[in-house]
Amino acid sequence: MQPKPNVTPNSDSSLDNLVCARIRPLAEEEVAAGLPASIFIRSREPGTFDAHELRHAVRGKPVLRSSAYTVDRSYGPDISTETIYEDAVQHLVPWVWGGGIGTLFAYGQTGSGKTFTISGIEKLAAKDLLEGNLEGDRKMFISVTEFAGNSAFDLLNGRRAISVLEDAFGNTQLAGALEHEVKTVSEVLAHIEYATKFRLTEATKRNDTSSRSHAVCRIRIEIHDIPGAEDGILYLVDLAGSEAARDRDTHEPQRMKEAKEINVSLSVLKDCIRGKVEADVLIGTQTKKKPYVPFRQSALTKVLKHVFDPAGTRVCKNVIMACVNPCLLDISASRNTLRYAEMLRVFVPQVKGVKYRSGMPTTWNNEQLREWITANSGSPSVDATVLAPHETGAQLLRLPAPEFEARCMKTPGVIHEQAFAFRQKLWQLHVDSRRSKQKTQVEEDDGPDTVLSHLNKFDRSSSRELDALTQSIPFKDRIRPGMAVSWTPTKEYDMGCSWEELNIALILCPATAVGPTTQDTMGRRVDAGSASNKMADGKYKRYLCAMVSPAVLPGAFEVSMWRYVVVDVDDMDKEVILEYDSATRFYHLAV
Ligand SMILES: Nc1ncnc2c1ncn2[C@@H]1O[C@H](COP(=O)(O)OP(=O)(O)OP(=O)(O)O)[C@@H](O)[C@H]1O
Repeated sequence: MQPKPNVTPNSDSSLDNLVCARIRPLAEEEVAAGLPASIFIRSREPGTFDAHELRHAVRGKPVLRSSAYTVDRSYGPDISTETIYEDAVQHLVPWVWGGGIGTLFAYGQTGSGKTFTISGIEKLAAKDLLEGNLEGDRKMFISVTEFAGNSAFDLLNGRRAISVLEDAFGNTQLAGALEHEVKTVSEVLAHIEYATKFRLTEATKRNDTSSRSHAVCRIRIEIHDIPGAEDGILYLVDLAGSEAARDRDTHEPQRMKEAKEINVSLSVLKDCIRGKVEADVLIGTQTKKKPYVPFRQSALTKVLKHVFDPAGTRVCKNVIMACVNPCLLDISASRNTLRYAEMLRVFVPQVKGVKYRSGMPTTWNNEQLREWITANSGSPSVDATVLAPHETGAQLLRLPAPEFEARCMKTPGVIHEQAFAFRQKLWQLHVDSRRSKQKTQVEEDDGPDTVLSHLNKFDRSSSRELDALTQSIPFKDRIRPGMAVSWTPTKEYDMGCSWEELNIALILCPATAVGPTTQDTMGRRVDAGSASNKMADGKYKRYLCAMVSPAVLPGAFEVSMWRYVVVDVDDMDKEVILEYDSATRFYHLAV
């Protein structure tokens, strides 16, 4: 029989959301009881399964009903955890090491092999993270928590109850949960073993409820060699599953309530995974559609806020491992598992013949991207073969910031500030290219490839002169309102607020152009000394300027429009270009 036609011919499942399914071998007791397998793999990639079920007809003989399910990859009973790790999960390791967020979800009915799969993968990932050949100065921390209904427990602290709270900045905090620094693989394994034992002991005490809760192992990578880099996070999630058919008659009111809560949280999880992947897929397209991500609706998804928050700018990679027991007795639960897995697949609409546009990074292939990197990354220019060995423009935009900056800094002479500013420049171009179609429809050979070249004359977001020819004139001969300059503060203005020894001021007008009541930031009259404000050539000597100071975001600036300084032309060093980022509402230095 043919698989269900849920794959449209010209669409592909998102590579950032890999949906796999693993069939475990029949257990010894199942073989001894003469129970046959009822789920078989038809193809490995895409993974197609055939499920056969015996249905009792009202009259006559039982009939065999068959159905097919398709996921991205399938693994049979003879495939080892090592092979599955290498094939489907290992790519998350360098991703999180570089500052990305990666999540592995294992889902399936009781006894289908979730814990077996997750614990095997935890060991292999820990080995790669701590003993692999990954570069960089990083620290690794582990925490393991369990979620049952709306309660949360710390499995590394005697299963102590903890609270899921949201702080003033909207970040989810697990109040009371411990996080342990780990330096060796054996330390990681000891923590995991402790957590697993605790979960199992409690499970036995509470009438085998191990699969009635979700367990989340979080490995956080602190990045020390890139200033201001966000942490990489790897979540390994052992989800609560549906129960096996043979357990169904043991349902009591408490178990029914648990089952309901689990169904709700799994349904919310499905909507969150799909919503976030759809949102990520839409990056780079012109669509205004905003997928709904209901991550606040369950404790589990609230804790995984990093993964699902649609307002988050970080692209996340997910791997979903649906675990299946092939035994005929469990066919109903197995089919539910595979149906759920199918629903988690998100298809990327194929865009026909993307036309290259110089100001739109999402339309660049690798060659065009490399050319742009070489021409626009400042001095020395970033080695494009290291920054983008095979990525397209859209793929480079999705690279985690620390990984992007680390790759830039592999070019000798490129320091962090340049790498940071260069990434800002690429993103600024991307944001501007999306702002309106009109701005992107600029002919390729329409002047220099700057942000400004894609804006119309009334849409200024940069302090750069509109007329590129003026660049050849010394800046002191073309001082104008709105020009940003770096300057050396005189003693009276030395307030110790320089950024990397760079003081910036935004020119407003000649100091004599204001009335006698205007005072500078130190309380002095701005027009004092006005008599000497004109030089022999008629140019002004002193200008009223607005202070530009570092913002809370690293490398960003704020313009304090009403904090004046009076700057003498002799104290101005050079013109600097400030570009406004409407997303953060801060200014950045252009490369
Ligand atoms: N791929 C496999 N190869 C060999 N044995 C397996 C495999 N998968 C699972 N098992 C075995 O099947 C049994 C059940 O597996 P496991 O405990 O991982 O299931 P589970 O889905 O986590 O169950 P629960 O939700 O009840 O905790 C274990 O004894 C485990 O060793």
